[in-house]
Amino acid sequence: MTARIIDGNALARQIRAEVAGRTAALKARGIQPALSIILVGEDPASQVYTKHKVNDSAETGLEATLERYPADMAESALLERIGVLNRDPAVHGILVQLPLPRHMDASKVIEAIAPEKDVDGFHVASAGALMVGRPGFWPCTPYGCMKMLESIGYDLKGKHAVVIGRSNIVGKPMAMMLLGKNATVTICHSATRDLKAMTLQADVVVAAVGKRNVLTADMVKPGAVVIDVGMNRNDEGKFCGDVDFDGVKEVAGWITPVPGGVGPMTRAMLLVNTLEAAERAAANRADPDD
Ligand SMILES: Nc1nc(=O)c2c([nH]1)NC[C@@H]1CN(c3ccc(C(=O)N[C@@H](CCC(=O)O)C(=O)O)cc3)C=[N+]21
Repeated sequence: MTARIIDGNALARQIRAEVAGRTAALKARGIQPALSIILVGEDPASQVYTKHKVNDSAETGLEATLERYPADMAESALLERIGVLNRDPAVHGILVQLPLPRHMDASKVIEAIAPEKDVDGFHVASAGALMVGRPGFWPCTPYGCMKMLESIGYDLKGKHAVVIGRSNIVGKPMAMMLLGKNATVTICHSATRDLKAMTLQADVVVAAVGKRNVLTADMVKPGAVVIDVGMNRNDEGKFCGDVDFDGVKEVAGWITPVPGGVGPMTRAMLLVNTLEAAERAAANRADPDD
């Protein structure tokens, strides 16, 4: 038996269509949802990614503005610019593309973003809100993974979910979201003694390390759901994930591909968060008699 594929491109397309509908409804009330993307420096991958985000936004009727600054921009100037965007009521979401140049403190920059505009969900206030189950913004990558599980009708209650990787932007928030759906969650990382013993028990595995072949067929319980967050290049320069897809697909029940899996979902959830930011701003400003 080979695993069924969770098609991230198809699901992302569906989500973008929903975003387009809700955006049209906001526009009909005179509100144009708007996202400001800040790119500092010339990193080629970042230039491609930010261009994608602008195009995705345009497709769904969101207004995305890309602001580009030189790599030697002073951190104080960036903080000042974020302050201006924070105070601008026409801007609903602010995204500072990472990585930032080395002379900048990324945490300090991200924490300068108003939490109600933190559509990346990277602010400590957003992390705290997720942890205690309060409204906020969920980081787009783990949020997209949850949507993929939802799309196959998967009930996480009582299931064992193993997350490989403990980053602040994927592993840790992923574990919190799975816990929120009543899964039993194990977080594995570089100091985990017997990774295979952990993953063999898992009903759901999320691989988010950033290294090829972290998960191979011998490590997967038959029928498990495998979500691949990795973004790597193989020896031929081809885009690949953390999971040995060809091997694991023969054991797993469901699997996400790379490319065409979590990546497009990450971008789709950014649109959802931006729209949500605009809807919340509209609700807060609405006349009580409205
Ligand atoms: N503030 C900030 N927020 C981010 O969300 C952020 C960031 N900085 N810095 C860089 C990473 C990377 N990232 C990707 C998202 C989607 C794809 C994606 O859609 N990948 C396609 C392939 C795209 C291609 O072919 O190049 C796929 O997996 O099918 C890739 C990369 C967001 N990031």
